Amino acid sequence: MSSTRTEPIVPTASQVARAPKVVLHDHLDGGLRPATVLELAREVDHALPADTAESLAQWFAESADSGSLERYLETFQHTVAVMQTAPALTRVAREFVEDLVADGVVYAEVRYAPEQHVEHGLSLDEVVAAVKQGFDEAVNAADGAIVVRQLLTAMRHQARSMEIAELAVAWRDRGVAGFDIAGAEAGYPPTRHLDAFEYLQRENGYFTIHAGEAFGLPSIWQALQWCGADRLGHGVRIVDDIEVADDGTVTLGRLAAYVRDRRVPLELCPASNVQTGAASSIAEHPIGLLTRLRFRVTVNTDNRLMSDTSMTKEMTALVDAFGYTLDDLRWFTINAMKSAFLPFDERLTIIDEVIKPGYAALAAEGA
Ligand SMILES: O=c1[nH]cnc2c1ncn2[C@@H]1O[C@H](CO)[C@@H](O)[C@H]1O
Ligand SMILES: [Zn+2]
Repeated sequence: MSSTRTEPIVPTASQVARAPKVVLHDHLDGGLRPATVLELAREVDHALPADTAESLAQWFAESADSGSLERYLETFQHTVAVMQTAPALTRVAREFVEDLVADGVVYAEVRYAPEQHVEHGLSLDEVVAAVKQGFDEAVNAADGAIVVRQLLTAMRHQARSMEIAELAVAWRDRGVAGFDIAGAEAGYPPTRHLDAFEYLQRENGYFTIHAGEAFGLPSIWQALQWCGADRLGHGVRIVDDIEVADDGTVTLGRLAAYVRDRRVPLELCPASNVQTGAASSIAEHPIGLLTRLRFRVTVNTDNRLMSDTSMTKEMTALVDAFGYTLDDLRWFTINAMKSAFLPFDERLTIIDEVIKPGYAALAAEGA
């Protein structure tokens, strides 16, 4: 797509696995190893719906595959319950990054809601510090193979967004790159948290907003035009503002045109969208149309445990469904890196020194 090469290469599964990948939308409490959930649950006497790693993995994937965002989110009670102490948070964070490295991810922004991890008495600062500890351990062990940042999420049905935004600013030079709101979308518009977003803007902070996932255009419009979001978490429903006529003519509504013209990054999460009913299959996922129209598309996992996915699986599924080439995957990856909440020079370094050479090496292998 962005290349001058003449021979398009449809990558093999092994090439997708080895390709450098960037993930901007990946929830910490949605990516635990099933075996770790079991072990941590035993320590705190939390009852789980299954008692082997395999059956638990299956329970998460099946329960999340519900056609509804609300039911998808119910499964998080079992991961959040075992992430209430500093050692547990550190372990989960460390393993999370180890799994990203094994998946070929070179840059990750990992989000979670600190306010959900204070049930056993941790302070918000202690939560962020414990997660940082785990990330640092895994990043150091990986010896430069990955860069990781935290995004602090506020739950949209709660009322702690201002506090969490302040927490994100307080930690911005210590591994926290930005802010987010998540949770059930219907009934909880982003403008409910306008004070937090306006505060972040005054602080020159960055934020993304879960919008246009379970709910349509009004949510995207509010996230961008009232709240000033830098990126859209999902944003997939922007297709509701795009008309494709029978003869193939495409007409963008004013909001869709704005999103494309302003290069607003879309944090698309195909597997998750199929589970929550935002898309009926990967092949029918709007990522095909949005990519064709050159929106600023990025590919993400959302929740590796609940959605039984990884960056390698997401990209492999896209290659299978749309015939995407190595150049297309490189385009998604560079789009994501350009959209990261990292200083410009650091983004460029990863693009020029890691992503481009990584894809060039794969291309040199041939088809
Ligand atoms: O796709 C999603 N849409 C909205 N909220 C989500 C999604 N995935 C996870 N969470 C919510 O974000 C919290 C913090 O990580 C999770 O506990 C879950 O409730
Ligand atoms: Zn999400």
